[in-house]
Amino acid sequence: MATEQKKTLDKEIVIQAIIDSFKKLNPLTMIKNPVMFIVEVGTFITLILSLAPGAFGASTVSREYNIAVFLVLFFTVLFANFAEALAEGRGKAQADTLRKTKSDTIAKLLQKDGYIKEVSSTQLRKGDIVRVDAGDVIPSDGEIVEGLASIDESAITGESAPVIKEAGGDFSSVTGGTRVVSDYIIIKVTTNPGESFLDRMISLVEGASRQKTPNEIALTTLLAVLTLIFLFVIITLVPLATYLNVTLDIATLIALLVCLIPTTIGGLLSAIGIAGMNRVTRFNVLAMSGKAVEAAGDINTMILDKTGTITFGNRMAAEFVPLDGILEQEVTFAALQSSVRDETPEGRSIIELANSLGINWSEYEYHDAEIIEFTAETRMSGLNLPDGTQIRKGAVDAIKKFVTGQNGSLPRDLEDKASHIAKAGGTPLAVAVNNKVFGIIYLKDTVKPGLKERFAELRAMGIKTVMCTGDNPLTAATIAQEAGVDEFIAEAKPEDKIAAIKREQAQGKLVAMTGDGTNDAPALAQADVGLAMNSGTMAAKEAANMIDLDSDPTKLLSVIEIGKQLLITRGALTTFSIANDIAKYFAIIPALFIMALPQLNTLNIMNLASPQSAILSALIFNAVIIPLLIPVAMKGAKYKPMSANRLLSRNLFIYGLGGVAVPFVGIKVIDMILSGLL
Ligand SMILES: Nc1ncnc2c1ncn2[C@@H]1O[C@H](COP(=O)(O)OP(=O)(O)OP(=O)(O)O)[C@@H](O)[C@H]1O
Ligand SMILES: [K+]
Ligand SMILES: [Mg+2]
Repeated sequence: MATEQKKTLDKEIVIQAIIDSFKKLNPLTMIKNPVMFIVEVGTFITLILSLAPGAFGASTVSREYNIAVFLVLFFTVLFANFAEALAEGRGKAQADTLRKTKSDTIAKLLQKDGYIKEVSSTQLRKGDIVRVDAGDVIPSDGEIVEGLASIDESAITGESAPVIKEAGGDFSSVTGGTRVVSDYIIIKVTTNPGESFLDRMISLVEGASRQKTPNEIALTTLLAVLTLIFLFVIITLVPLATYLNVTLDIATLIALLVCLIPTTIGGLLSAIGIAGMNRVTRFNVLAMSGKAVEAAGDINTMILDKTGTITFGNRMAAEFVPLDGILEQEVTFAALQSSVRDETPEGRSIIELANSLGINWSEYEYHDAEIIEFTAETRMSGLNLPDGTQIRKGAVDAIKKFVTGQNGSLPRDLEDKASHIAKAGGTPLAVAVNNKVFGIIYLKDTVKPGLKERFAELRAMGIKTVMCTGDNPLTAATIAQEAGVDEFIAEAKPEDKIAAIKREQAQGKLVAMTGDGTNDAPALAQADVGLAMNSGTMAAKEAANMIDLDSDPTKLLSVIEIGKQLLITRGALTTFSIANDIAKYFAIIPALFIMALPQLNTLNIMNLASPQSAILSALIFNAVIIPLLIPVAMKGAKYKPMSANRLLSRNLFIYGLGGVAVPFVGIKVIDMILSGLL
């Protein structure tokens, strides 16, 4: 059933691509591809010659020959257009599926007076507050400001298991077009109509916003220069031929030119780029630019944050550990007090644990307390009571500074008890009341499965992995060991993450960063490849140049492979295209001059039937090689993890040698068929 559906889809894509190949004949479109534009100009001239053979002066060739050259040239252009249209078609089909999820929905807009007004989702603006109940489609991208709900994101991720999203922390962003399955949430709209995540995703997969990468521009320029050189060579042939008393016919000169200019790579170049982007999307990764995908192919260092990227990130309070001389109830109460207004998931898990231990309290008692919100800079949170009591929880070293800053002393067992938790991979949060440390909160998190194997693969490719975390060195060491990263940096503030990236970049390395938190956003922007987890915050997703819809940090490995494959495919087909010329020289040059210079017959090693059939055979080969190589352009050249140098020499060998040999065989076979037919 599924394959049946795919087949009809493929058929539709092919039919559409054929139609688009003709639409792309528009010279204004063609001029963006200088190589194929020259072929189109040649097609036009030979069309005139087919209608009026004497249009540009006396001619020695038959009308049929002119028509044959015209037809082959016309198909050469169509084949190149078809390659590009086919690559675009796959993306368009994906975009259509996405568009279906983008129907207008009714939004429950919360007004200033507290009443709900129903409006169309297209009327929502940045900053609007909306209520979304179970069963409702989320009307716009937003940040949850209140509540917790399970959300079905299958419309964008294809993953059917609902995910939990909640206010505060790193899991607070929601995407328009997804559906709330249980509970309700209040969201603050973060995008205006037309700029949403889904809109961007549609225009990305459709290729509407596709821009040529710097590499592509460089190659296009190189190909254009080569084309100019060959044009010049062909023009200088004319006086030479006159001197030798040979008449070179215009159709033949055009055929020769088209055979020599790099039409194979010129025709397939943009298809290679588009297909590479499509492959990335098929892995459920949204790449904002082709440049990012290409950069991924050359990555040397990968930096990952810990919580939410290497671990699941649902750090939950598991235990309250009192220090010597403190009652368990005392730590529990202080931990609870420090968290009454802490909206982070960590904070709320502390309240839950305290409640489950039967602590009696009322939120009302804290309404005039001063809230100290958690920040990645201070790594602490808590509150100041009206009587001046300061209650804090946070990273152990941060609390130590807080306490010693008020002339407090550090209990002896603090270090031991904290490191016990850290060595188990947990995060210890110390709790202090004024200048006295009461105890430790044990936050538990789990490492995502399967990371070790994939990091080992990265190592085999020569890519270094570095975990960069705000957590303490002991916890970091345990998690780094468990996940199998090469290095780690602990107690990193947001600017330390950027510094780590800049350090690598200063050594000439290309750096990829994966992260999910608001504190990761600057680093994601600094990295050459920034991959944000879809589970993460809007800030992270906006700063990144790629988003993994499955929130799997090792997905970068697949993107790296696709990037490498893209670069290899482009290089391989360029080599092949240029190597092809050798055989064409041997096919065409003797054919041109044989009449005047019989000595050249020794060059006619291909022993082709007649000069005209030799030229047509070379031209036909030049045309059909484009569709024959479409599968390579779409799927990418074979890639095996090995060093870049070995890979390069291997490909030069295969595609260089193949590029020299294949056309000798191909042209000979076409010549035999042609002379048989005529
Ligand atoms: N709600 C909170 N209140 C007080 N301290 C906290 C809170 N949440 C985290 N911390 C402490 O602050 C440290 C830094 O947290 P932050 O979220 O910046 O980094 P992280 O998420 O642990 O690291 P990563 O960069 O790997 O995601 C944590 O390791 C923890 O010790
Ligand atoms: K060519
Ligand atoms: Mg984080």
